[in-house]
Amino acid sequence: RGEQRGAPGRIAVVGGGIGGSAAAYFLRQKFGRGVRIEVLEREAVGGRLATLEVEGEGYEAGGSILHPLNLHMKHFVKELGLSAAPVSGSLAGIYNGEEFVFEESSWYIINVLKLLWRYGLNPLRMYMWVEDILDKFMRIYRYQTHDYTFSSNERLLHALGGNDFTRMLNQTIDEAMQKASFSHKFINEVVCPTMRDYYGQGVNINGFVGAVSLAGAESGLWSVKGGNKLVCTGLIYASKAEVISGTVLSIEPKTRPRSTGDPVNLYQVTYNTMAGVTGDTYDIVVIAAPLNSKIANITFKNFNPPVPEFSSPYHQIIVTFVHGRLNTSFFGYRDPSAFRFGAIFTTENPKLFINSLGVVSPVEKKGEGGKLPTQLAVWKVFSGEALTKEQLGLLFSSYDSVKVKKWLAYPHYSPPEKCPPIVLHDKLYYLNGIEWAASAMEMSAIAAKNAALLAYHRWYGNAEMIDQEDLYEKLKTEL
Ligand SMILES: Cc1cc2nc3c(=O)[nH]c(=O)nc-3n(C[C@H](O)[C@H](O)[C@H](O)COP(=O)(O)OP(=O)(O)OC[C@H]3O[C@@H](n4cnc5c(N)ncnc54)[C@H](O)[C@@H]3O)c2cc1C
Ligand SMILES: CC(C)=CCC/C(C)=C/CC/C(C)=C/CSC[C@H](N)C(=O)O
Repeated sequence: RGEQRGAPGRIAVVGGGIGGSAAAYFLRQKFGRGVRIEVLEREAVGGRLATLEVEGEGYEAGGSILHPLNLHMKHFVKELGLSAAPVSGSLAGIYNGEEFVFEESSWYIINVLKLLWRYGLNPLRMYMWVEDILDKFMRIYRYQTHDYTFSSNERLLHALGGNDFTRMLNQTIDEAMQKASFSHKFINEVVCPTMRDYYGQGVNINGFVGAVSLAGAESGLWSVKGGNKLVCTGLIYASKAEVISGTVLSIEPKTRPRSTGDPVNLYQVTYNTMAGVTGDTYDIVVIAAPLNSKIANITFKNFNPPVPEFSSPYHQIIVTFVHGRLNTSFFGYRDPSAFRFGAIFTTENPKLFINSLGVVSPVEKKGEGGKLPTQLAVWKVFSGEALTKEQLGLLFSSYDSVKVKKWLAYPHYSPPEKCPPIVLHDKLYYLNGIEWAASAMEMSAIAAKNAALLAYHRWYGNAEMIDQEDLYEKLKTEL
């Protein structure tokens, strides 16, 4: 047990996205009512969870879908009195730039036969492969329920899936699936389009984020009625944290004398507000924004040893909402009435200027069933670069409104991957390193709980709760 027993006075959370708002919520749970928690946010609470208005209705422009086993997000929705709505699926087609290599049917049995015919047992084996990974991944909830925490992302992943999980960070999903004897055809025509849709990158992304994408293609997906960002505002409200509108510029360690005479270690956080540059001191700081010069460009002053620089790039994604009619002949269908796909995925082809496109429903009408693709509908197009007028003209036979959102969306994955540290300094924690394993809402929530538990156990010197080996076996016998 350590020397510091009194509760901390003030905690700063930098960033009000799902990571920061969940951190505020879990920090409140752990440290209790006495601590003052401030969330410093430079833009809107929600961060990469945001809606965009098209034709008077809101649509998810950032993080949109959740897995049925994303248990933190499920718990938040229940706790905050929000509603989960199923993501309505449309018929999917996989387009290779010349033709559709796979066309989903509305008949389940036809799909099974088509998949078997083209890919043999690959789809079934993939399902089992992903379930095995998901099973191990689910161990995190048990560890966190028992208050255990990890001081690095690698240790966290190792505690879930041993060397198999850490190895997945060092190889591409292509290599991982080839080693598991999946066919090239299946990887190129089914796995790659999923990666392109979800992470805007092909099968060269790391095996772990690849497996997360494949889990994200399972059934039972859902989203939050009214918009996923409602979870962030709800969590901040529930945590009774104060939101300060400002851009954090720098963080610096300071030692101040206490009234008792002993020195106390604090962090000076300097931020820019509408009223000018100001700042405050905090006992604990949690950074819940990507430390990248193009995103949260924070200077760490006078740290010894210095806080390392994280220069790895984030991947640009452009989300374009188009209210219009699809030009089905672009996809080789001269007769629009024969075109039934409301979700189009693409294989790797340099000629293609889009990653995917699909018909979407407004956040208030989630779960009500989508429009037919040939009707006037709102299409959500994912691409690496902004679409030109000419490209929009190729994709749509007519359209009346276009809304664009540009994101530095998620890490540009390039294995072997090393996740940035969680502990940047004594009581300075960083959540977004986990994104280098996989970027998803639930991953940020897991990182937030892990950081809150870590901050708590390190503050009170509970070393036995941190980085425990063989937790899975230990907790099995604890039942
Ligand atoms: C287009 C898109 C689609 C996605 N789809 C899905 C999906 O379907 N399912 C899923 O699970 N995930 C999805 N994701 C990923 C998911 O949205 C992110 O992993 C998650 O939202 C990250 O949350 P975060 O709180 O960690 O970071 P952010 O949401 O980025 O939050 C960081 C916050 O910090 C603020 N900030 C940054 N710098 C500073 C500073 N210096 N001072 C003060 N504030 C600062 C930012 O304004 C931001 O609000 C998607 C992401 C994108 C972009
Ligand atoms: C963390 C675990 C175990 C599962 C998460 C699975 C999941 C829901 C992954 C989705 C990740 C993601 C970045 C999706 C982006 S785009 C999705 C789609 N094109 C859309 O916008 O609807």
